[in-house]
Amino acid sequence: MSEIQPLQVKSGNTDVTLSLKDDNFSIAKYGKLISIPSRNILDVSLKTLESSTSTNVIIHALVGVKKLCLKSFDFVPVDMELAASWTKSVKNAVYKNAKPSKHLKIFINPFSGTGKASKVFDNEIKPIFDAAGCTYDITITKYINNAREIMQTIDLKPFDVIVGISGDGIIHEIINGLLVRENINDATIPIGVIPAGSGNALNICLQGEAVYKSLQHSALTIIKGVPMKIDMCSITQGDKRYFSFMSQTYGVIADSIFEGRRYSCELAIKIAESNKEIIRDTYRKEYNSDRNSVPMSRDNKYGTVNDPIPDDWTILTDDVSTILGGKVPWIGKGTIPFPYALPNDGLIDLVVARRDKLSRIKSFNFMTEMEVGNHIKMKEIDYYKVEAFRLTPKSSKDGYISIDGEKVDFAPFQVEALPQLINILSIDGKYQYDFVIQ
Ligand SMILES: Nc1ncnc2c1ncn2[C@@H]1O[C@H](COP(=O)(O)OP(=O)(O)OP(=O)(O)O)[C@@H](O)[C@H]1O
Repeated sequence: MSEIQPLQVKSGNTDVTLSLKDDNFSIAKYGKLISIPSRNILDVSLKTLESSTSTNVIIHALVGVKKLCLKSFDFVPVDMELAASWTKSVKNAVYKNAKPSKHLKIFINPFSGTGKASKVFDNEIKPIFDAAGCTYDITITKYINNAREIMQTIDLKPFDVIVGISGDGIIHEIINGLLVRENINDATIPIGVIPAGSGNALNICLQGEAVYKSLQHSALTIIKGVPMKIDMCSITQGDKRYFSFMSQTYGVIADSIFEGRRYSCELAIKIAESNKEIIRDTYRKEYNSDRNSVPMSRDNKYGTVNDPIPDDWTILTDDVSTILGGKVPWIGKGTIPFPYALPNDGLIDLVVARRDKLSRIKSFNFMTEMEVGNHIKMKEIDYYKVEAFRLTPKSSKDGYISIDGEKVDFAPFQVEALPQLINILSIDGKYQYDFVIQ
């Protein structure tokens, strides 16, 4: 791409130079330089302000490092014609990987988190979307599964992104609505996440723990992010079938420590062929999703929980304190059960804490180590990469199974990874693994 020449403008009587070079936008006013990554520029345009009769160069940007703030700048162009073509070129360049002025379908869950999702939108997100020229159609969800129902039938053509201003529950609903649509290709519409729930695990994975609370970073990800393919976990339980994007848990660690509860179960797993080699740090670093594009299919390769367990599966029958399956590194703040989880390697990460190996004291260690992902180094913990697993509780007593953080029936269930079915907007096409395994 040819270099864009700097533009001379004025701020009052002061000369100012605006330039874009090496993905960096700068505003230079003698001696003073404001430097902004081009990704954080939301709009560059030539507009006539209501407060004046002159046509100005207007720039809206998110400025700052850890904390981003919405800032607007306006300047008087020296040469109007030059300014017109310059603003066009700069706008194209700062939106080089993303469509400008997206039209968004937004779901706001009024009951997620502390019930402030609508305020989050009005006060923090709307001004940023408006500055970027985004338009939107908003649904305030009225009941559980409202978002899921809408996503099953809504005409997707007008929309560029489906946005959840909520916790992980609404994202789960959006995904499950999309994946039962007649045309499987509809499910590729990108999904954006604004955290307004209690856990917001997906948002932590997308932003990293360092900035996971920044609503501005999340808004920027929707405006400038790139779609990242993610695998789904197809779940069958009884005659039900649905999809999970995050986690499946059986047994509660706290239960096993404080109440001494035992969870007796049969766990059948289809271990990934490469399992032996992949449990190391380089697995995550070397994985390149572009290399591994697969055709979309929502069919189960391994049938359902009601079929016999396939011959080539490994069966582990044991007393366990906890079994955690998942596709995302974090399942909440300070909880990293799956440090090697990848969005689209076609595999489910599985952590098994066996009761016979794990004393009460070790259970405490397990919880503490999991805060930073170090539990996988404990010899009492087994960490697998699997294509599928089936869990059959042996006790009829009510225990605890949760899918994507929501409690489900205490009954056998089977999970298998279906590769690359959904697109999530991410800032650079991957989860932000801002932790180090010690
Ligand atoms: N209007 C509503 N009334 C009651 N429940 C709703 C409504 N809209 C959505 N829900 C349900 O609320 C549940 C929780 O929503 P959500 O996950 O967004 O928030 P959260 O539980 O606070 O966050 P997280 O899942 O990140 O911890 C979901 O299961 C969703 O189906």
